[in-house]
Amino acid sequence: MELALQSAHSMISPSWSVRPRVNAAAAQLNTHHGLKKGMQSGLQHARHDDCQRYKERSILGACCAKQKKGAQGDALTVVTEGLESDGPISNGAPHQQVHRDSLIVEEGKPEATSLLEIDSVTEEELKEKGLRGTRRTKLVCTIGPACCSPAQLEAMAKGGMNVARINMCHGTKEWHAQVIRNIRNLNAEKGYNVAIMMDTEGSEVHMGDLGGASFKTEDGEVWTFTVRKLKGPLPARTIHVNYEGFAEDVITGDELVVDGGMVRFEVIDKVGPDVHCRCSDPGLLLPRANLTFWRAGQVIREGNSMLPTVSAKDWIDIDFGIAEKVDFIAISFVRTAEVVKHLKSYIAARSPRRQIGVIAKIESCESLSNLEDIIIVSDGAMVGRSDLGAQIPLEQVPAVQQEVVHLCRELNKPVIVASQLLESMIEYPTPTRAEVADVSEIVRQGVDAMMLSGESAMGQFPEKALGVLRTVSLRMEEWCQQEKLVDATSLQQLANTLPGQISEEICNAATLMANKLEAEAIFVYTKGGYMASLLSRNRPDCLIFAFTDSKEVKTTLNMRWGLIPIALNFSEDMEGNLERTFSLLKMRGLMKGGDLIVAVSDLPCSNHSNMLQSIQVRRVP
Ligand SMILES: Nc1ncnc2c1ncn2[C@@H]1O[C@H](COP(=O)(O)OP(=O)(O)OP(=O)(O)O)[C@@H](O)[C@H]1O
Ligand SMILES: CC(=O)C(=O)O
Repeated sequence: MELALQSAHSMISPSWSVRPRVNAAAAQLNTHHGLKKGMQSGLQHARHDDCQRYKERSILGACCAKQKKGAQGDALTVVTEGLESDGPISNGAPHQQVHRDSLIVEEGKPEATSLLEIDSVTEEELKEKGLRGTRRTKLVCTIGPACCSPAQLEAMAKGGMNVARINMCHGTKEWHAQVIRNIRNLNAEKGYNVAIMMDTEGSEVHMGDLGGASFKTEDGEVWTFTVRKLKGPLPARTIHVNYEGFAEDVITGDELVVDGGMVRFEVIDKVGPDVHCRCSDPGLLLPRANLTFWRAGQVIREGNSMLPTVSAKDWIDIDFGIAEKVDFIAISFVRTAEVVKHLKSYIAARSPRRQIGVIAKIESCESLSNLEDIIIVSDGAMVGRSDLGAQIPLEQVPAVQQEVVHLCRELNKPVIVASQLLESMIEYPTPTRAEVADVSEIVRQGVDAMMLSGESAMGQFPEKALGVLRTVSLRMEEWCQQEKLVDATSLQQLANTLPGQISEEICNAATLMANKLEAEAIFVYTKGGYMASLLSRNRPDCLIFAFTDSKEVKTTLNMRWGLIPIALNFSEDMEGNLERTFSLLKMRGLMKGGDLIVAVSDLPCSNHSNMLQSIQVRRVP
């Protein structure tokens, strides 16, 4: 098999690179990161206008807060910044006020609820490990037969599962609905904050279900792959393929790769809808295993292009996800930005009051060609290494992974790295050293989340696998901090409107201040989560406590690196919010007097049409 892999890849001409950057600033940035640049082999295209957002602008120059020392290092400085709108700032220039910390009391305003809702597992971790020792990288677990009962799900939630993924390739709707109910019940009863991500099947070409059986193949055996819809048991060594164009697309000499290389066949003959293939790499054929077709060392890109990205089944599943109020929908085999936009407007029309994040799965050649466009319109991305590894040469997957992770961070989209993280733990209680090195590298790359697939869905040791992700993340994050491996100053400007730029500069400056002052945490008071996401993008040294009055936002922020989402009813009165937050966090044992925090907010101000944006540096009283 090793040999076959090498020969399949030896003829590859284009090396996959996903960056279509062309302008000088982008080139400068990319050089800075040591990333591969430039256009290659017609697989990329340039987008000058998008490069606008990459205007390099050092966040070092963005710090708008001037520090004034208060007595005994207490409240230092408050910088408030109005945005362009009516009144004194209508010329569009940001209006800045620097003044001493003062207590603003709004008379006659009912006291907001003192409830502060934080994921109970994170709360325990904060108490046990402290603000510095709490995990930043989020963990996604695929739910399957090995972890679907309420008790098993609870064990996973306690073990650090931030997002539960249900894969619509497997299981029935009733089964998925029950899993969703179980998770929601646990969240409500035990105070967990586990988000739910539904993953669509997509336009995967796959084998039939083999009647639920699996078959061992031998070297040189001839099998028939057919698009005929046969009734009853299939003849011996005959396999149904779900893609009707299959028999027309392949030619003699093509290679048929099962499950990314677990078994390989060579096409030797075609008779109408039947394709006869000789096994060249024997192995186990599993029900509904995916199929890719290779010619001269490259995947045949037309292989499934006749299949829609979102199939009829996917639309039914998406309706199910909307009805079940899932938090994210991951779309498999995304090829273009258009399909993401279409899905987002479909969801918005059917779920106008509740946002569902659309996660683009990057797992095909087409998704790499249109990568930047796809990520710009999506709410996040997933590097689906399993399918990706069946579509591009395996040795190119790590570089693509790193580029997708980096691009998502630049574009402020959460990114998940998925598949085969701890594959050996499906069977064994301990990972291989190579798997630990892979997971550590993913954490070092600054991914938002890592995902378990078979390890949690049908493995022997789902909790142990999750435990490995948790401990490896913690160790690597600690090391990155010690070694100062996260460079917050290298990110590019995202926004092209003044309000957006101000939010961004405030978050950049807050990160810089928190890092320099070695603050214990950054607080962000946010309605929709945008400023929280900008802070997370900067990967500060300290945790980010994101206070939001929306439970929905609280759950979706759970996918973001370093964010501790907390539901809190806050008011427009920043001072009041801070005072109340300090006392609630102290009461819960999560902060102590003297802790230094940097606070930012983007709260709307009802008496002005503008937002109140501010940075404060405070010591917990
Ligand atoms: N709901 C489920 N019911 C039964 N088995 C499941 C379920 N979800 C996952 N599995 C099992 O766990 C394995 C790994 O899960 P995973 O979601 O990664 O599937 P996959 O088939 O590799 O699909 P994808 O390419 O979308 O990741 C599956 O191949 C399947 O055997
Ligand atoms: C997760 C997934 O779909 C993949 O790795 O292909």
